[in-house]
Amino acid sequence: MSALLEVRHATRRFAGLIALNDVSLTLAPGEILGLIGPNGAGKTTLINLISGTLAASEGEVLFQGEPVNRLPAFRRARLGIGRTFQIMRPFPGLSVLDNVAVGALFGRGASKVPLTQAREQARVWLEFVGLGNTISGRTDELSGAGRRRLELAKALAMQPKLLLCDELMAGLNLVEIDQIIDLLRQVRERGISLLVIEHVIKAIISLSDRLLVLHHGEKIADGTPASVLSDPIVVQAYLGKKRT
Ligand SMILES: Nc1ncnc2c1ncn2[C@@H]1O[C@H](COP(=O)(O)OP(=O)(O)OP(=O)(O)O)[C@@H](O)[C@H]1O
Repeated sequence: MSALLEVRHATRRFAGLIALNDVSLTLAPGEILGLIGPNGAGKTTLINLISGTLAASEGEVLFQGEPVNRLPAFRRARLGIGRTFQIMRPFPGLSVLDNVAVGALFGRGASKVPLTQAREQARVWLEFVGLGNTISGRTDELSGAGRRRLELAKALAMQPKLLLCDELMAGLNLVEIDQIIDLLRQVRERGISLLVIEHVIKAIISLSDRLLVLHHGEKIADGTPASVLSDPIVVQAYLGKKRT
């Protein structure tokens, strides 16, 4: 089966710093790929290159076999590349419902979605993530875990084929982490492929079909969780210091 996403030899420089160096990957339809590595390894930069938030200095991103390098982020979102952000910025003046409706207005095939329909879709996704009873509330009334779920609902309302998740579980307790894992599994069951950045190693192992490890901007491993976690290079670069 051909890849849903392919990154070919992606490099990103910031002035003198090489944040990402010649990284390639593929992601198959329906797959969950975990992206791990120490702080500053280049994980968010890689997601930014895929979503179009940042341009690659070199290399190519293909989605459904088509190059998307030249497309701005909103065009990539309309093709079906959705994402969550590590630093969440809900729209403070809007209700929880309308924060998610914004996702529906700007997502895949979204140019003609009327507001009433966007709100209806938002309601469905808020129910899905377990925030159905908060829809008329304000986002600053949500708990930390609630804000993560809101971030997930906003991204899902864009009807992505590929969802890029940037540390959705950061700062959550073990019960909340298990709930997010369960939600992400349900997302995959709905036919959405996932690329997930996560520092919580136990969570990413149990969720991912495959793991890709970045270190100093370079890919140092890519394979099944078992093979990657027993790789001496990965143990030395990351797990030896970081395992939780
Ligand atoms: N806009 C930017 N300008 C300059 N340097 C940047 C920029 N964005 C990222 N960097 C640098 O690129 C490197 C990779 O950062 P990135 O955020 O991709 O790492 P990360 O693996 O996501 O880290 P973390 O786990 O801490 O979120 C870091 O050294 C970072 O300081």
